[in-house]
Amino acid sequence: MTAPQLPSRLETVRETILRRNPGEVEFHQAVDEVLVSLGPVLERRPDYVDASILERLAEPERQIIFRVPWVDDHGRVQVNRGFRVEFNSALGPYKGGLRFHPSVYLGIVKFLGFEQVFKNSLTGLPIGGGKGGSDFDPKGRSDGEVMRFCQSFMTELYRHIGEYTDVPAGDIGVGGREIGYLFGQYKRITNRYEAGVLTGKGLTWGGAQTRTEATGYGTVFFAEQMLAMRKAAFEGMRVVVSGSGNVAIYAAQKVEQLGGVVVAMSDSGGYVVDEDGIDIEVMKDLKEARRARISVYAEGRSSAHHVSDGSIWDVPCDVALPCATQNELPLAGAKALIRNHCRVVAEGANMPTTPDATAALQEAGVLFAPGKASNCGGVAVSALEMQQNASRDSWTFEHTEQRLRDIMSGVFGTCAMTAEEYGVSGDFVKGANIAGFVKVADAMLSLGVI
Ligand SMILES: NC(=O)C1=CN([C@@H]2O[C@H](COP(=O)(O)OP(=O)(O)OC[C@H]3O[C@@H](n4cnc5c(N)ncnc54)[C@H](O)[C@@H]3O)[C@@H](O)[C@H]2O)C=CC1
Ligand SMILES: O=C(O)CCC(=O)C(=O)O
Repeated sequence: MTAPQLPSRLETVRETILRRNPGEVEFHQAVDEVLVSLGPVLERRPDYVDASILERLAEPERQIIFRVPWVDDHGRVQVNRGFRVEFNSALGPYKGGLRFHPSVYLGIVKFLGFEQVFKNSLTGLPIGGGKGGSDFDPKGRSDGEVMRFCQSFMTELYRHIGEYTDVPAGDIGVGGREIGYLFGQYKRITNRYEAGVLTGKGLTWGGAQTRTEATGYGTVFFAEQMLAMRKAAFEGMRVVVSGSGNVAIYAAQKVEQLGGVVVAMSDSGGYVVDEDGIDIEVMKDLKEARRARISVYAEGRSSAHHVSDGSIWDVPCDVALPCATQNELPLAGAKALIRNHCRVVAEGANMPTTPDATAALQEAGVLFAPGKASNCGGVAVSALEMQQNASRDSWTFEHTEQRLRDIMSGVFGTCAMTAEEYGVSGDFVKGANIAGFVKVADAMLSLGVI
């Protein structure tokens, strides 16, 4: 990846970050993506420079790494590594998900934690940023194995978290099942029903309506506002959604509810195209209940086919929603989208678009929303879950979805207005980075050098 052109004071900050965090390429990428937006802000606000706000922001407040031993179904002892990076608590308790995936190492957790600080700031809710996870791979593991892993993971993590300290949730490989096992162990160790310590809980034991749907729905609400800028709507649009996990499934469901047609979805083994529109209920059952590969979707379905190698971005669409994983939309994918006259790209995943692909899309006039703005609906509803837990309350689906809609509308407005204020109208990347940064920076200034 080529280094971005930065003003000299930002280049110095960047060099220090690279030197201090060697080999953490995803973290470097996430930092670069923010730094390129901040030159004009530092011109206006030399007090941020004097207080070394950027240097402090890029250094996590605390990084916890721990051993996670557990026993598999064959009686063998397995050892994984656990992480929790408590990145920034200027705006509230650390908040952000846990990722269980074999690729997880400190650089991934730090990229996600860094992004989370800006994202959580954009929601307008009182939450700081953190992220965690493990290199544990839940794929192919039995329920019993997943439970024993989660119990061991929480046996260390519990001492670092709390409803006023640090509130984890799900991310890749961590859904309702895992949150259940984690919460069960927390409750057992602490002897407290401290519901606000985790979000994404089940609806009968402290969870919030709409949290499962929130990231995907929120991404679509954001994209809906982008389409409106072009005097368009989802009705009749062809939409490609990458991934088929939590974010992807509910993004696809909301697109369908708004009259759009989801023509392709993917998993790590390839993608399916269904010209009649993906049947979301079938996909949900396949992925959430049967935990099967996406190729199964196309079996015996004449309107659909599976492609095991190739790029989902070659499927012509009006709107693209990358909802799987980081760097899944490279320059070649962006060029294919541009060639096929795609109008809007909104990220449901974290950092799915490479920097060169983002630049190409923006230069071609495709409206582009970065994940820290368009996927913040998940963490926003997590904050609403914390609010309900604190007041021992439980809201309806309709009420919570309306709050989500309002929050996404607010985030869209904040990004659009900030971009305009800085002379880059329509640039949601700069709008999101600047607005997210300024709020955290101001809070850090107020709190003194800590
Ligand atoms: N769950 C949440 O509330 C939030 C998740 N995110 C981000 O959204 C993305 C997806 O997360 P979840 O849906 O929660 O995870 P998940 O574990 O439910 O689903 C991940 C999906 O991505 C697919 N996938 C993984 N690697 C792939 C690849 N190389 N190509 C195509 N598909 C691939 C998997 O097969 C799976 O369908 C991640 O980037 C995550 O950080 C962002 C905000 C909130
Ligand atoms: O709901 C949360 O706290 C976590 C969501 C998350 O991990 C994310 O926004 O990337």
